Amino acid sequence: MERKTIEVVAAVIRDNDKIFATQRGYGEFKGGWEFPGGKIEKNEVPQQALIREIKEELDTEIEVNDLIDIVEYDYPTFHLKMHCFWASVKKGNLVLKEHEAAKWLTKETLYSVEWLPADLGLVEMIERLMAK
Ligand SMILES: Nc1nc2c([nH]c(=O)n2[C@H]2C[C@H](O)[C@@H](COP(=O)(O)OP(=O)(O)OP(=O)(O)O)O2)c(=O)[nH]1
Ligand SMILES: [Mg+2]
Repeated sequence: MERKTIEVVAAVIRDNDKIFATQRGYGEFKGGWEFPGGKIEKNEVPQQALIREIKEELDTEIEVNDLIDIVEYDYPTFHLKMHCFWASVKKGNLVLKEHEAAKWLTKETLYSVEWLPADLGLVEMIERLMAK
């Protein structure tokens, strides 16, 4: 049987040498670390979806910058297609409305949290990009 594809957007919110990681507060992947974001709704373009999700999850207005990568990953029950963008805070204080915890990570502490399986390749890419 064909796995269903879930199309997601994620924000790698950056402040100079740090990026913002969040820990999932509920559901199948509770406790795992991710980049905030969520499912693209019908009739939304990824950038719009991301602005909406970050407002909902963190009560913060972001600027969506360049696309980093589109991650494709097979979970046992679905296929994930995740559009990952650099982002920066425009307005707001990154309030955790749904997440359990959050951390600002540097290149050195990037692997100090338990990333969701789909994020590992992306995190490696970010590590390389943060070198500059
Ligand atoms: N947001 C986000 N989701 C990720 C990442 N890595 C990863 O495997 N996922 C998976 C977990 C979920 O199955 C799916 C995203 O769903 P989500 O739970 O964030 O979606 P949502 O915010 O719209 O939440 P909901 O309304 O479905 O509860 O993608 C990541 O870095 N960020
Ligand atoms: Mg989400």
